[in-house]
Amino acid sequence: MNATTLPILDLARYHGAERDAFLTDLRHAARDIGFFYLINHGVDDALQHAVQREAQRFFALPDEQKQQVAMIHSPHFRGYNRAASELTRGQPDWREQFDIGAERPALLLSDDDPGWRRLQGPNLWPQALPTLKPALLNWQRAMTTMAIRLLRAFAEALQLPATAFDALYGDKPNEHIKLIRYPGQQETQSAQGVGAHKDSGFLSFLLQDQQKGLQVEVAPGRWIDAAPLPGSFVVNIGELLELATNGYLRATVHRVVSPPANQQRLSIAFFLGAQLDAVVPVYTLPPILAQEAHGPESDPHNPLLRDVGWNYLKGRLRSHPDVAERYYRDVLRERTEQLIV
Ligand SMILES: O=C(O)CCC(=O)C(=O)O
Ligand SMILES: [Fe+2]
Repeated sequence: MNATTLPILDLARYHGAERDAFLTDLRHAARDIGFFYLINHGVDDALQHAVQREAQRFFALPDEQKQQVAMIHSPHFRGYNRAASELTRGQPDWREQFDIGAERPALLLSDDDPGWRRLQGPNLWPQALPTLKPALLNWQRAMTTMAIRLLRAFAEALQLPATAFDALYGDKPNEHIKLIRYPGQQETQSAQGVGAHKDSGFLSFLLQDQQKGLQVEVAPGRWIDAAPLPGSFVVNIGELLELATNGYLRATVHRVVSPPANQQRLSIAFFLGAQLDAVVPVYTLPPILAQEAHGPESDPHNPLLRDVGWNYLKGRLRSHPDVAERYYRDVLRERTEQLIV
């Protein structure tokens, strides 16, 4: 891949005379880089700005108020983490973040329920900022609708029925939002905003501010900037689509470099995942595509699990060892080999 910038895809073309050309472009972008800018996505500008404003206000709260919604209070991995508390491949990420999931009640569980059922539950909301909850839940709805539209376009681009992936999310898609603030390098002990990683779900969407920092590995050891493009989302493919397409689509590695001293970067991520009780099959692609699918990449340090709940829980346990230790000690004891390598 010789690209120096990410391709730009226009979602409006999916619904008009250019539909077929759009699907071809989508397939190429997805296959070649696995990362692109999405424009004309239909998510309301005012709603985007409202969410960015709320995120800024959240991070500006005094630490004491952010600690009231700290993730350590949530067995569902929701809430606030200060910078350097999340690890990627064992190294601290210099970003503070607030995680929100689908707003659903916790399940009543018995001892033999699988551990991933503990992931469902309510979010934590800061009392000091009551406008945060409605803005984020509105955005979550809008994002889910748009993301499912794009996922259907992906199915069509692979010459599958548009609804091919619907059964994987059913009426309970995993709707994970992360508000993220990367402080400037005067406050960090390394330039790792977030270390090199793949995302685990179907599709990820990033709403960036004006500060660059996101980088994409387009070939082994070759990184390009995904500089902010106003009005766009940066979209990338997660491991679920890699598994489902037997590696025809790839989850691409990316990272964030911390901003220079005295700058900061705010980004808002939306991850669309499958419902937790789904198992990811390998979809039968038409022969012309199947011959280019060489199986999902296997990383001995991060085995991909077809059971969505276990795969998602694995990621959460690794990223947040303090929450794992508090609420999942039994799971860790029983399944160390599968979940923590
Ligand atoms: O903040 C960003 O631009 C990227 C964040 C990211 O890759 C992640 O949280 O998975
Ligand atoms: Fe990511």
